[in-house]
This record gives sequence, C-alpha cells and structure tokens, in this order.
Amino acid sequence: MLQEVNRLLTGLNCGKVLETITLPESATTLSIEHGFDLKAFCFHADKEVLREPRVVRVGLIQNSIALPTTAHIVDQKHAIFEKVKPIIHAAGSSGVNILCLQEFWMMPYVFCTREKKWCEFAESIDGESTKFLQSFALKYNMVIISPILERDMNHGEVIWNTAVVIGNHGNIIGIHRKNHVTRVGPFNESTYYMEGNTGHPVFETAFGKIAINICYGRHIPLNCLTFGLNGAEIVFNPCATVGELTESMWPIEARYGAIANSYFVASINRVGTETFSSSFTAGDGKPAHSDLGYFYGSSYISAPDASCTPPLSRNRDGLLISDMDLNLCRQFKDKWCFRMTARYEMYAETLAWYLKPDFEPQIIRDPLLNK
Ligand SMILES: NC(=O)NCCC(=O)O
Repeated sequence: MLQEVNRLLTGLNCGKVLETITLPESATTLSIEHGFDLKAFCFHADKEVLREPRVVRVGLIQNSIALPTTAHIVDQKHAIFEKVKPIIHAAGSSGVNILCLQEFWMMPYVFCTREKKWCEFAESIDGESTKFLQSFALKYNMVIISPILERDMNHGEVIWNTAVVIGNHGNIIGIHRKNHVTRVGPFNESTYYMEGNTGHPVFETAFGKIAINICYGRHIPLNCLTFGLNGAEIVFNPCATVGELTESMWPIEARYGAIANSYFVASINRVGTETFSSSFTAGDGKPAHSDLGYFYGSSYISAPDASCTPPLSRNRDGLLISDMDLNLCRQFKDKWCFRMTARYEMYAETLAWYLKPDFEPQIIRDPLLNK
C-alpha cells in the first residue's frame, strides 16, 4: 500500500522508491549540534554498456535569517555566514560535489518593502560572500552556487539578482542573472533591478553541466526549455517564496520542468517569517503588514523520470543531499523522444509571428456562434 502511495506521490526511480544514503558521522554530528535537518537520497540510472555511471553528489541548503532585520546590515550578513558555515562543512564532509544556496542567501528578502536602504546589501561578484564561499569550494573540492544581490561596479553600479558559480578550485567560473524579474503581489523586485542580460548559460563544471534558473523563472516554460537546449543536466532553482502565493505550485512545477526537459531540477526555498520595522501593502486592498508571509522551505530534487526526493521540512534549516546518475538524462531522452517529437520550427515560426505588431491569434470561429 505504502509503495503504491509512493509510486504516485514521489514516483519510482528504476522501479523503486528512492534509496536513502548514509552520511558520515561528522555530518550528522554537525546537524545535531547546530540544529539543522540532514536528509540524503540516491537517484539511479540503468546500466549502460558504453558509458560508466556519472554519479554526482548534490547538496542544497535552506535556512532562515539569523538576526532581526533591524540589526546593522553587516551584522545580519555575518550572522548568516556563521549560521550556514556548519551546514557547508556538513556538505563538504559528506563529499558533496555541487552545493547550492538559496536565493539571496546573504540577506533577508527585503524587496517587499520597496525601501532603497537595502541596496547596501549588494556586493560585487568577487565580494565578501563570494570570498567566504571560495575557501569552502577549495577546501572541499566542491562547486558552489551563490545567489546574491549583485552590484555591477563596471556598469554604472547597477544592481542585479545574480548567481555566482564558484568552481571546485575556488575560482569564479561565471555568473547568471535572473531572467524574469518578479512582479507579483508584494514581490516588488522590479523596484531594485532589471531583467538579467546573461541569457541561459550552462556551466561545464568538473561534475557535470549545470544551469541556474533563479526563482520566478521556473514558471516560464520557454525559460526552462532554453537551459535544456543549451545542454543542462542539472538546473538549480534557488528561490524565496511564500505559502499563500506558491505552496500549491511548488511540488508540481519543478517536477514538470525536470520531465519536460530531461534534466534534474534542484529546488531551494528559504525558511521562516521575516519582519520589517515599517509596514507595506501588496496592492491587493488588504491592510498594510510588516512581513511578506511564511517562507515554507520544502527544498527538494526532481528527476527526468518523474521521481523526486521527499522535501526538507517547512520550518527548519536543512541540508538535502542527493546522488544522481546523470546518465538518466539521456536515457529519458531516448525513451520519450521529447527533443525529437518537439516541433521547434513550428514554435519558432509562431513566436516570430507573435512578436510582430500585426499578429493575430490563430482562432477558427464556429460560424454558427451567435446564430
Ligand atoms: N523570489 C521570487 O521571485 N519570488 C516570487 C514568487 C515565486 O515565483 O515563487
């Protein structure tokens, strides 16, 4: 019975419920001492004759902020550094190859307030947060994805929503800037920065081809597709999102993205309620309030075969670790042929037509309507 429920809820991988992984005692000790959850699973692929399995160990960190938003911003940032340090050590000592932190991991989600004082959290790509993580990347031979608020010093000091990809030698491989800037309810990101200008880069790392689809980008199917067309095998989706707005979408969208694009999706969301000293509205006619809502955590990983890990908790800091055999991506392309059956030329034609000012939707009207 339980097997049947799992088959439907979290899917089966190679015909079985996902196996759990035993992690080193050093990691479990850190999780107990520092009060964060630790969960680990394994996605298998079928054995192939010509290719060896390509197993990569991925880690996702979800956390709440560490100090009230009224504290000095430097203290807030440093307190978060201290909070995530033992979690990063747990990932490193567990042999994680690629680690991703949540969207704006080095600060509260301030964009609901529309107050410009928070711009002071912004850092250059090689700023304090990158330097902090580079030492861990080097120590643990780990690729680290660091989603920050970026200040672009070379281009008029403008601000971006950026993920910095740090290589396993502590080097900066590159960046990706959020393609779709959120304009829903109190998520007033467009007050702070513009749509990214980095396209859909895929980073070829020592452990696989990865991309970062920052938060809201998961709602846009063509955005998800384009990372796949560029060859991504794992797409990380660092988010900051709240229950009332998206919790019913959360278990669906990443799984759909993974299935439709034949890649793994690693979804991360922050935890807790973040309260501000001045109140704001969401433009929905409801009274002003001083928090955005509850960030519900629930980070999880989805595979191309429609299986997924159980989520981390809704309310606790956590590290989710998963082994994944990247051979599964091609195996599902071969099985389902989505890349071959898709009619890209037809979509390209429609999109080109749609972008023209004189576009008209292709609607065939029943001539008997209104007769
Ligand atoms: N950070 C962000 O874009 N949140 C917006 C809500 C969502 O898309 O989940």
